[in-house]
Amino acid sequence: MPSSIEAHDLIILYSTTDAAQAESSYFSAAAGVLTVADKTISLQCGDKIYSLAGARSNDWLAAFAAFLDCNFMPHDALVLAHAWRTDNLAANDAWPVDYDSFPRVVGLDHLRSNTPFAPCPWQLGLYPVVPNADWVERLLDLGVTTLQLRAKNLEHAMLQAEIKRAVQAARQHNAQLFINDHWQLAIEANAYGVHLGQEDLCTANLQTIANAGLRLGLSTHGYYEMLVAYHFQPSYIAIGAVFPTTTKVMPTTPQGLSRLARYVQLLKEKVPLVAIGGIDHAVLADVLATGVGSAAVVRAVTEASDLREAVVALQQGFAPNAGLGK
Ligand SMILES: Cc1ncc(COP(=O)(O)OP(=O)(O)O)c(N)n1
Ligand SMILES: Cc1nc(C(=O)O)sc1CCOP(=O)(O)O
Ligand SMILES: [Mg+2]
Repeated sequence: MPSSIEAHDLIILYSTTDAAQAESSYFSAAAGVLTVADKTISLQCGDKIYSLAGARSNDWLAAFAAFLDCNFMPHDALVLAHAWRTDNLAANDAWPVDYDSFPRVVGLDHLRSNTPFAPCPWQLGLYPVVPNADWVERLLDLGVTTLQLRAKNLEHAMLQAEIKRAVQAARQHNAQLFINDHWQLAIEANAYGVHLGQEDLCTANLQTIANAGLRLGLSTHGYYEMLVAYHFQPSYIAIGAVFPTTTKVMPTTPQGLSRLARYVQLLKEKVPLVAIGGIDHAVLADVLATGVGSAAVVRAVTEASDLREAVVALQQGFAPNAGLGK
């Protein structure tokens, strides 16, 4: 056992017996405590515990150090280390992208819905995320077919009315409207779908959402969250923030395009994917070049000086050849 612990230390305990004997001060003083057992590895960082199960290579610990060195958060570096196979070194690109080599997140089964979520299209295209029903109506009039109502800080009756109005408008335009956060109101209004964050997964009733026939979109911000999200078999998975954003305070640093491309390689055959965060017309082609089927945008529409022009340009970004030869 170490004699002194620094805030950046990661402590590794082999076997749960070591863990039981470890002083509780380890868990508060160190950046993280990794408990390695035969079939599982748990990482405790502050009050969060990340538990993974599955096969791993003998050199997983060296891989863990290497992925930490690439600036992944410890729980994401641990997922990659778990997925690392020594044989990868023989490949052109050694990066783990084979889903079958990735570990399973332990302890999620009781939250999962037994009924599958209704599917949504693989390519959702342009996906504006907007704060109220007025914005929803404005964008529907411009021909947007996938959008999200992300209304924050409204009291219950107002929120209920906004959701109802937005859902009715979307239905009249045959468009796909997701409601952020408020899954009960979304069910009540019979919305096309619901978008939830990772922290909502413990409180939302996924079975009720699936039984009601609503689609489910889930946010992710790295490998661990992607494994969690995919476990629930949602209708799509959103990956963010690709670039810096001022729309909300993000707890994680931006992913960037190379990480996005690798996330897409991992999941693109499995579930529709949406990129979000700092996306505008200037970067849209680079984002789509990763193979992601959809880009969600806030400021690129809500802060556009000419909304119609901005929407047309973004739509064109998804179908650059549409209309040629007409
Ligand atoms: C398409 C899409 N992706 C991610 C988010 C973020 O959702 P969430 O994590 O629930 O955070 P808030 O939007 O509630 O701040 C999203 N809304 N849409
Ligand atoms: C609402 C939201 N969720 C994100 C995530 O990464 O989960 S990023 C984001 C804001 C995106 O806004 P803009 O397009 O203005 O950068
Ligand atoms: Mg939310």
